[in-house]
Amino acid sequence: MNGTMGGVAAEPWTLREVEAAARARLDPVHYDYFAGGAGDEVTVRANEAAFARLGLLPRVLRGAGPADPAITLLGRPAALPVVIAPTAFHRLADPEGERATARAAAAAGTVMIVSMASTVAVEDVAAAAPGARLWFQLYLQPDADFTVRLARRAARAGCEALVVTADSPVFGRRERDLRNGFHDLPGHLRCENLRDDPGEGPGEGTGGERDDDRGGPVRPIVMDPRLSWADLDRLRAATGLPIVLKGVTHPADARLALEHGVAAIMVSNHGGRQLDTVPAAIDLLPDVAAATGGAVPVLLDGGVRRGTDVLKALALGATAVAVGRPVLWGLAAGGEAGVARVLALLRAEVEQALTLCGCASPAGLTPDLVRRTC
Ligand SMILES: Cc1cc2nc3c(=O)[nH]c(=O)nc-3n(C[C@H](O)[C@H](O)[C@H](O)COP(=O)(O)O)c2cc1C
Ligand SMILES: O=C(O)C(=O)c1ccccc1
Repeated sequence: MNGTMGGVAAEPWTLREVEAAARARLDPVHYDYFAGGAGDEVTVRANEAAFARLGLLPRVLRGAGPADPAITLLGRPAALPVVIAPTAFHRLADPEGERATARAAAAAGTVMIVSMASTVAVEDVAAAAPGARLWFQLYLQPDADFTVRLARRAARAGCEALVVTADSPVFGRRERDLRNGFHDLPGHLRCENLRDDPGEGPGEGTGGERDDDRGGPVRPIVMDPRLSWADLDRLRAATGLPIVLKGVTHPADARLALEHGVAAIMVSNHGGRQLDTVPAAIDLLPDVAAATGGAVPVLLDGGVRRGTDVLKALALGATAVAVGRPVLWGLAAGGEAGVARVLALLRAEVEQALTLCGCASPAGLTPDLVRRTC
């Protein structure tokens, strides 16, 4: 992303500017799919607005020295406390799709959570970005054997953890998509992880457009309201990978998650795309953090757009945050370089805010540094 993006603006200096550049380049139907949420989008707006209602109280003269935002996540280092949330369909934003996202994540030293609904097969994402830390997100499928096969496929591809999304017993009602008639991927794109019998090796096309077809029929992603903790237990027993439970909002579910052996919890309302009027993720975090009592790392996503948002979440008990839409905006605005720009802006903002708060590292962030302002 050098100089101009889509001839619209010079190098963006905020995530908001990256979104504007992305919007100028995207098909409006795809922009709406990425930006939109369920119902009246109360939760979409609340996620960002709630961060704005919280203030940071800097401590002074602590002699903390320069800040390093690095953290440890599931036993391994990450260069910053911001990971990439799983989002579907990256090839709607850029022809390289999830490959580009993974390369930017690897270069920034952070984790990418690859969506089950990625438009590049998880093996090809891993191959495109050697050294990337990848976790794999999935929805438990009613065909439990398929779920296990998919989890093993992700493990073989090098994914370190399974992120099980629990907030989707049914697909959210996204009225922008209904109005736009957006139901399916365009003909040249597929959910490449949903093939029952993927061919061996990366599927490189011969024509101008890269063809990711690995062969085999593509299954639909099924969201099933009959799934329960017992299904999570079965997946955990069948795979050696740590399980991150995504979509926890109620503290009682955080306690149950611990009883069911999860390795981490993600506080998330799915970016406001599932149940509308769920409170803002940052407002749900303190009770979930209290319920887990530090037994496992707690991650948070929803509305993180500034380094100061990251600090607020960490101060209130998160080990790391995840960003969803900002990564899609970076991808649409400038491919790999656009995602790199988003991560670099967040990194610089986190470093600056840590230093201004008198903290040398995320470990110095405590709840007393956050004050509700209205
Ligand atoms: C376009 C789009 C697609 C998404 N796809 C998935 C997905 O496949 N799996 C999943 O668990 N969450 C998915 N999410 C939710 C994100 O992981 C995340 O919870 C949310 O985007 C965080 O909010 P933010 O966009 O405000 O950062 C998606 C979100 C968006 C915007
Ligand atoms: O759009 C989403 O939020 C999402 O989670 C999803 C799930 C399955 C397929 C595509 C997207």
